[in-house]
Amino acid sequence: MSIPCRKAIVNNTEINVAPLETVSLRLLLQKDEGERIKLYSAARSLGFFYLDVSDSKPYLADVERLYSVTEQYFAQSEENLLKDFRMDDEFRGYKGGNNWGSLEILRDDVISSEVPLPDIIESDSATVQRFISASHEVSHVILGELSKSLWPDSEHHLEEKHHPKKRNNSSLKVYRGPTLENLADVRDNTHTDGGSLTLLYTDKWGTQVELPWNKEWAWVEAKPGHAIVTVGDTLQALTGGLLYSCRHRVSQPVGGFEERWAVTYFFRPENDTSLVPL
Ligand SMILES: O=C(O)CCC(=O)C(=O)O
Ligand SMILES: [Fe+2]
Repeated sequence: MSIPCRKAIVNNTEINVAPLETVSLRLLLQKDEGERIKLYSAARSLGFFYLDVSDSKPYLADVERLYSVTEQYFAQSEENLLKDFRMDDEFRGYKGGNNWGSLEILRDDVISSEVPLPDIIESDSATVQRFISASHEVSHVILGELSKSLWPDSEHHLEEKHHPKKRNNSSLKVYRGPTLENLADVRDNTHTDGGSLTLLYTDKWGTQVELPWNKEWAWVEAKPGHAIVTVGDTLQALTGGLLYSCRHRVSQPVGGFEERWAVTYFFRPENDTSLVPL
C-alpha cells in the first residue's frame, strides 16, 4: 500500500516527509485493540513509526538529560575519548572519526556493574540505568502487542527470544553527528538495523527512510515527546518477513554545519538467536 508524503520546507528547500503512523504508549499499556492494530500495520508496512511517550514525563526528562550528557561526553579531548575505544568489540565503547562519534553502553554491563561507565558519565549513572530499564520495558510492551497480532492463538510469541534475564546485546547508544557545511560531502550510510527494535530520540532532521512502495527517500521529522521506532532484521526474520525492516540512512536536507545529537536504545534478542522464523 502506498501512502503519500507531506511536503515541508527546510531552508527554502522542499522535502518529502515520511508518512509515519503515531502509536500511543499509553493506549498500548491500556491494551487498546485499535492501537494494537495500528502498531501491527505500521510494523508491517513501513517498519518505522512514532511512539508517543509524552505521558511519560520522567522518562522524557531522562532523555533530555542524556542529550546534555552526550554533549559533555563529546566535548572531551580525542585522547580521553580514545580511552573508551574497544578494539574488535562491535557493541561497546567509543567509535568516531573527524566529525562524528558514538558511545555504546550495554544493558548487561550496566546490570552486572562489571564494566564501569566512562568517568565523565559516572555521575549520571542513575539516569543511564533508568533510561535503559524504561526503554527495555517499552520495547517489551511493543513486542507483546505485536505478538498478539501475529499469533492470536498464542502459539508463539516474540518474547521467546527476548527473556529479560538471558544475556543479550541491548544497549544505549548516543551519537554526535553534526551536519556538514557541504551537502556533497555527506557519505551514504544506508542500512537496516540488525536487532529487534530501535528507539531513536533526536531533535533535528537527519533520518531518512526508503519507502518500500516506490523506493524513494523521505525524511523523518523529529517530534518532541515521541520516539522514532524502527523494526530491525531480527523481528523481520523471526516473523518470516511479516514485519518489515526498512532501509534507512542519516543525511541532511541542506548544507550547513549544525550539531546533531541522538540518543538511541537498541533492543536486541538473546545472544545466539538464529534469524529464522519462530
Ligand atoms: O541518527 C539517526 O537518525 C539514525 C541512526 C541509526 O539509524 C542507527 O543508529 O542505526
Ligand atoms: Fe539505523
